[in-house]
Amino acid sequence: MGSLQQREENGEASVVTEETAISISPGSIHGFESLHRLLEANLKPQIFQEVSRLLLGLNCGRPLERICLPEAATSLSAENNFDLQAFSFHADKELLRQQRVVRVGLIQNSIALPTTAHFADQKNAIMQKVKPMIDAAGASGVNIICLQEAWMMPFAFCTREKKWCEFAEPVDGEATQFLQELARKYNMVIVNPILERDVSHGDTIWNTAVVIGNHGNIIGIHRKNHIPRVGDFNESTYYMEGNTGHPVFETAYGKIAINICYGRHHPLNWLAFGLNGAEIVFNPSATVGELSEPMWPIEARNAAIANSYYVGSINRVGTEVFPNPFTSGDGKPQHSDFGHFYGSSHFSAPDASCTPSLSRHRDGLMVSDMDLNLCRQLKDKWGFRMTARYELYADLFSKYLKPDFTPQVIVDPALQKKI
Ligand SMILES: NC(=O)NCCC(=O)O
Repeated sequence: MGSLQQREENGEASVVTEETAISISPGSIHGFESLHRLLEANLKPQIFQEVSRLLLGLNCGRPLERICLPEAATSLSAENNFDLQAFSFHADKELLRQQRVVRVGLIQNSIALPTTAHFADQKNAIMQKVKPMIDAAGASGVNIICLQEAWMMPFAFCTREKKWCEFAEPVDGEATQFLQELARKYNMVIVNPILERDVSHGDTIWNTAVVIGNHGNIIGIHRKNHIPRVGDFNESTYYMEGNTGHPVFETAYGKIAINICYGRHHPLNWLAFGLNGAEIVFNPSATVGELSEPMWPIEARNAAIANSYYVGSINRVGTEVFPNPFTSGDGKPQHSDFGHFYGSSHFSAPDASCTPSLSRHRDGLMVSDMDLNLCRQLKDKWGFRMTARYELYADLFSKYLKPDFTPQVIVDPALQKKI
């Protein structure tokens, strides 16, 4: 019998043994929804406070503030069993500029039906599952929300089977229309990451984020720049490298951009959105524990620091099982699931503070207020833009792109290398 542990279910803590907790909640961390909650339950309060300071940083010199959301939102979370957390990032008061506080949301979800169900039913069931979370965001006065990568389908790209292309839809297709109505209803900007079928260009498929304005209008699209070729992420079988550059969308609530999933491993991709003036960059993702979990809390936070903007990181949850087994090309046995999508959606701020993560195994809505003035305040403080030496890098890139490039390496003469 293992030691007694606190376990949280539907936001409530209960006491169970370590073994039963693990068996009850696959994907949990020893029965806890997140590392933060595990630490909170197991450390003495003053030790937990110090650990939190080191793990999450400080915002304007203080621990990040939790905020209360209206009862309409908390009851939707209880009724529909999704994790709901809310925080506030402050900036210092300025003499000449008003505060620019926006309320931003992130939604993570598992699929709703088995992958063997009719495709139309699968898509419809996911939309119905996500709706109460958007309603809760609407009830909380969220101004901008982003869903996870390809939220309207199972992440079937591991299979290499072409039938899953049927989930692709035009920019103004079913998912967009569904969200346009909610954008109008809640006066909310909605970032809608879909598998896109570009009908006017020979049915080309892209991995696209459609930015829907708060009047339900389509502001524009961004197509994923970097496509993974790692593990079971066989996405290059399905869609092409994006052709939309690094657009920043000026919305009613601030300048936003979208760095879709694997793009987060490319610091220059983050940089480009920053150079175009983004204040919030969303990273809608689909990634599994075995592959990327140690990288997850680091990369987005680093991007927020290096580029003086906020980052909203979103990952789907759950284990998706596919009808036919597939292999990963690594000599390991064939398998029918992708592994565990570990959720853990969170926000990072330019001052190096970040929120705790949403659940590792349940659907969730993360809400945060953020004063966008913090972006310029951090630029003034650290001067990363001013000290960047872009001309040095431009020079290196122009040389690197030429076929006759030779790396600038100065060899220690003592090595006595033979040429
Ligand atoms: N969807 C996607 O790009 N996943 C790649 C895996 C990762 O970047 O962690």
